[in-house]
Amino acid sequence: MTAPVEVITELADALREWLPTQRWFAGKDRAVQHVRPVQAVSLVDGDPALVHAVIEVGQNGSADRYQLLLGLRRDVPEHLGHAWIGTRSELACYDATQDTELTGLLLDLIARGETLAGLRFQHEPEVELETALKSRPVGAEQSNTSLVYGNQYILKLFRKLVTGTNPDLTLHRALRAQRCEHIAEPLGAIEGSVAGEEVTFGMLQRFLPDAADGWAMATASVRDLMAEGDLHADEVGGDFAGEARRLGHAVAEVHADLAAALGTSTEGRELLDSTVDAMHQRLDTVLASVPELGAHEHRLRAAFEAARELTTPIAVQHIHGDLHLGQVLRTVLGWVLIDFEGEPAAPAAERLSLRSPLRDVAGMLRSFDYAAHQLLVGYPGGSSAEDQLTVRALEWARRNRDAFCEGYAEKAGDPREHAALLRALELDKAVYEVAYEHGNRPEWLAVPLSSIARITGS
Ligand SMILES: Nc1ncnc2c1ncn2[C@@H]1O[C@H](COP(=O)(O)OP(=O)(O)O)[C@@H](O)[C@H]1O
Ligand SMILES: O=P(O)(O)O[C@H]1O[C@H](CO)[C@@H](O[C@H]2O[C@H](CO)[C@@H](O)[C@H](O)[C@H]2O)[C@H](O)[C@H]1O
Repeated sequence: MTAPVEVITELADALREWLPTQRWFAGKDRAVQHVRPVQAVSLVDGDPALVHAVIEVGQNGSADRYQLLLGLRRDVPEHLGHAWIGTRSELACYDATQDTELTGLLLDLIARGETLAGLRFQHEPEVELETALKSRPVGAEQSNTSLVYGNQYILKLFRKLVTGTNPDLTLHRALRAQRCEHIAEPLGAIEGSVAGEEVTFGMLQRFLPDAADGWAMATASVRDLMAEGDLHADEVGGDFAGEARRLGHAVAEVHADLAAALGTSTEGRELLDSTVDAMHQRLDTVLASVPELGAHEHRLRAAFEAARELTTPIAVQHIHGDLHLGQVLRTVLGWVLIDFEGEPAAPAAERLSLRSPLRDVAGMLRSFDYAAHQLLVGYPGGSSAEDQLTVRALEWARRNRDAFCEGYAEKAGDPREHAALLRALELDKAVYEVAYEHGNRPEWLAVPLSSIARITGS
């Protein structure tokens, strides 16, 4: 086989076309100008062969690094047809995360704690892993690629790489040390370096086979309410408020465990000013690529400035950083929070900085709003305030947002006591979501845009 780096160089054009078709690719709003190999190593030689690669994707002056696992075969079996990327020198190249014949190796290497071709595969202390389990890709909406082994483990392969240890791994390890009940236990990792800097390539966790994801549960509840002509949320079978309250408990307990494990601090004027300045900066950036946001600029800036008036110091600590209903799983024992990676677009230093836990509360509040309103995207009556389904959506969101805050307040301070900061954080998150949807799911852009209009009254 030719050197793995050359495989990438020869396939650069095919990769340029393939990347934007992948759910995890974060740059769908800009043309891919170049794809270059940063590094590539062979993990398995032969047919099939397995290559681990880091590529640089150039778009509009930016250059992001992504992780790829590439399979190479002379003949690609039919069941891998959907994973095909391109063909070079009579060898078909495809996304190897879909190939169970190759992915079993990753778990086996973690179980044995081996280093291969510069990649460190390791299990957490005192963890013994079962090996030779077959993997299957998770078919979920996600920003990375996860593989489930048997019904025991889930391995997340980070796609867009950040420099330094990924916060997902750092925070999971800290919460494991605290014996936190609301996480899926971290069991291992794939780590290494890129251009001399430490990088996390993957994280292995206990798979929770009985878990239902919060987004699916919440949207099922919204559907139930919308199907009802006369009944209110508290009278409908699928009422979610009890779960929303328990979720408030879980989030408050995770915050307490993160604070106990990694410490807290109390910050004054300076942090508040830099928080508000960052909101304005984010808005500037998003306005440049999403002109539709312009109609709300004035009111957004006014809401951000209102947070500056806060006179009490802010308590800060490590937080989840991108909390929403898709990041919480309901098991038979209670709620579990997953994916502590923070916002995929934020720099690693920001994700690991100490911030107000109100940010996570704001993220959940946004998510209740999302769950209530996304079903109305494309629905003809969806924009009118009197429309029955819109009334139902508003009712559902209000009820569950309140229940979540009450639950949180039962275990920690009441987040609603800091209304101006909470509102600003919620709007800041909605601005982030505008950028996220624009880049990842343009058909959902209306969801955060309409929320901003509702919250600001514009
Ligand atoms: N420990 C787990 N047990 C069961 N399912 C899980 C577990 N961790 C993640 N999942 C499932 O995988 C999906 C993606 O996981 P997540 O960590 O959010 O990945 P991403 O960072 O790519 O968004 C989740 O929405 C959930 O459905
Ligand atoms: O879970 P990720 O780390 O990949 O987070 C990113 O993708 C999320 C969508 O999958 C996105 O969340 C937005 O959509 C959710 C519904 O799909 C909704 O519950 C969230 O409230 C909303 O923010 C998240 O913002 C993004 O970072």
